Amino acid sequence: MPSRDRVHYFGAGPAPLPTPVLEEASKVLLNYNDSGVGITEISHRSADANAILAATQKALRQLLDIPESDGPDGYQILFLQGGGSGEFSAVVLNMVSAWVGGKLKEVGGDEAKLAEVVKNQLKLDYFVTGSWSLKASQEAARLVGGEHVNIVTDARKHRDGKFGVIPEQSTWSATSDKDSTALTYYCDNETVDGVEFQSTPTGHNLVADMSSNFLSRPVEVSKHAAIFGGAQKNVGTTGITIAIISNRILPPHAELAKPELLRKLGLPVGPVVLDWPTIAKNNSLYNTLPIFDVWIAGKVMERLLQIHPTASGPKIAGQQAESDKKSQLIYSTLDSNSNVYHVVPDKSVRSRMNICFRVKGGDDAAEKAFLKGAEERGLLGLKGHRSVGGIRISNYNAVPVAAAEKLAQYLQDYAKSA
Ligand SMILES: O=C(O)C(=O)[C@H](O)COP(=O)(O)O
Ligand SMILES: N[C@@H](CCC(=O)O)C(=O)O
Repeated sequence: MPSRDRVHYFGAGPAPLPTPVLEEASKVLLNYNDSGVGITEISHRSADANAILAATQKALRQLLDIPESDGPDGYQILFLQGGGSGEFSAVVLNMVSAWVGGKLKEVGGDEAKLAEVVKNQLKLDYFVTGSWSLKASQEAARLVGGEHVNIVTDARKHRDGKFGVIPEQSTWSATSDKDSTALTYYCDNETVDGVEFQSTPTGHNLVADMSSNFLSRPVEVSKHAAIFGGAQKNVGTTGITIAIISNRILPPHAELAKPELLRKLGLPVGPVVLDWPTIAKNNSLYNTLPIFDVWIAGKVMERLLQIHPTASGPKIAGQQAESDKKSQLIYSTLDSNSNVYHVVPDKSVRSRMNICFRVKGGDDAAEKAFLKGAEERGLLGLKGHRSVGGIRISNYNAVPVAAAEKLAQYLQDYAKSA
């Protein structure tokens, strides 16, 4: 059995974590802070757990420059459960509830008028640029009805029925009335299809799924109503989802619709554990929080702050430079062997995190041989997502530059021998 330092793992999520963090984790699992009690055994309401929570929030604020204030321009950092998919639902439940609460005020509390407004105006805008945003849009339609979901763009329609491009802005069809738009949703990086937004799209009440490129580059936080990401790629262990929520959609700055009103309007009332105002009010401790997962995320973030001591601007910029360097090396190796490799997404939207390509036009035997040869060199986790096949190199933060170099060398050697 190979030891950890003999292999390089490129899995898409769960994904590699920095070895020093895991080494420290193995110690705190047995004995946290010299207390004689392991970290998974302590109460999530203890002073130790609260300190872990606060340190992780602080590190994240520093990395992404997240505005901290109780005013409307501030953002809350929440730790949730239910994964990225849980937030597909939470986004709809919370944003619709905030929108309806706002409209109730506008109609002076007249519920009959409000019912008309909901029926005729409520729209949820979705960019469908890959399989995750597709799933999110389907969840929205399941919860509020397809008549309220507007697809701003469906990238498949611009590329022979397959994902791999982000269509030109001139082709987007956002809801024309921004007052009708309860949310505009996009997935910043599509893991399965290897597509990444190159800049923040425009849209009213912007919500982003950053599960798979969280903490890999600076983010224009203040353009968003909400940002979320499952931890299990760049940030930590599976079990928590991090959400950055604007105070503008939380009490006291927003009055969310009450469950009784939503029921009358035929709109869904979500489970309390997905209710952002409840989680925010309780500083993520409404119910038992897996504090070990928060600890891991905190350590990963503190390490990023240490290894990339950026002098000015967002502290995550150093990590962006490293991600760029690794992904450029791999893409340039693929491009210079285009007789063997074919990168799946369009050049204009290539993901720095998930590099999806085919070997010899998707020839099954060639792709199997490629994977076998990689495994023999200790290069693991390279199989594409089961829904699309092919090869996928996931280039998350904990993949060292040396691993990317070793992989690039293998790409070269395989191409020569193929
Ligand atoms: O974006 C991805 O890639 C993901 O794997 C999803 O965020 C995973 O969603 P969950 O499995 O965490 O619900
Ligand atoms: N995020 C992983 C796994 C997701 C899944 O298969 O459910 C991927 O894109 O490969």
